[in-house]
Amino acid sequence: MNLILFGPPAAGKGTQAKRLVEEKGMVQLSTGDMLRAAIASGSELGLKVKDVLARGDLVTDEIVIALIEDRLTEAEAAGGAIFDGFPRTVAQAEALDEMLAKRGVQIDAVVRLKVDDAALTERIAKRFAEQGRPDDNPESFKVRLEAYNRNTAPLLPYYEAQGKLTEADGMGSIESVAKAIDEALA
Ligand SMILES: Nc1ncnc2c1ncn2[C@@H]1O[C@H](COP(=O)(O)OP(=O)(O)O)[C@@H](O)[C@H]1O
Repeated sequence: MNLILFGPPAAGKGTQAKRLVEEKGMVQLSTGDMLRAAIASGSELGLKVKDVLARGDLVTDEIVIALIEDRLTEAEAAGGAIFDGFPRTVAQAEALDEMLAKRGVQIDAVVRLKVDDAALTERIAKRFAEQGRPDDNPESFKVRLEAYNRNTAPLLPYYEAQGKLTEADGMGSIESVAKAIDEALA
């Protein structure tokens, strides 16, 4: 089973992906986590993307597609992946479909977490105060929301056309969102 957790920045994708991993034994593939790990390690890739992330812009399709491709064998061995923060552009979605097709598998479901902009902004302000993640500052967050609306939201009709899109209310508690995801998947 290959699943995409879809939604705007700070929708709670990472939190829910981690729970699904614990329950179902799949692998979480978060391009955001991979990029932050590269930055933390000081690798060449990390140096290249550090400022892009801090601004809230998207890194190039080429970079994230390569990161995902590197992990697909591992995901296959675990019985599937939960994609979190990927794909974020139509080009990434097309590349993912192709990479999976080559392996004889596909995306089985796309769960969209619906959270309104006011709630997202509130969550991020809180997280910024608590954790100080550089791209959670108000200006960068605005850029991230714009990138979502411009580049990522067009994936909704892409997956709708494939008949794979389901929606879950992402506004409640972690437990209630988990329940909504399970219902969407059932
Ligand atoms: N698929 C992707 N394509 C382009 N950039 C990405 C992608 N995934 C992550 N990034 C970069 O990493 C940042 C953090 O991503 P992520 O951890 O998914 O954050 P969030 O969902 O909280 O916005 C993004 O703002 C972007 O700069």
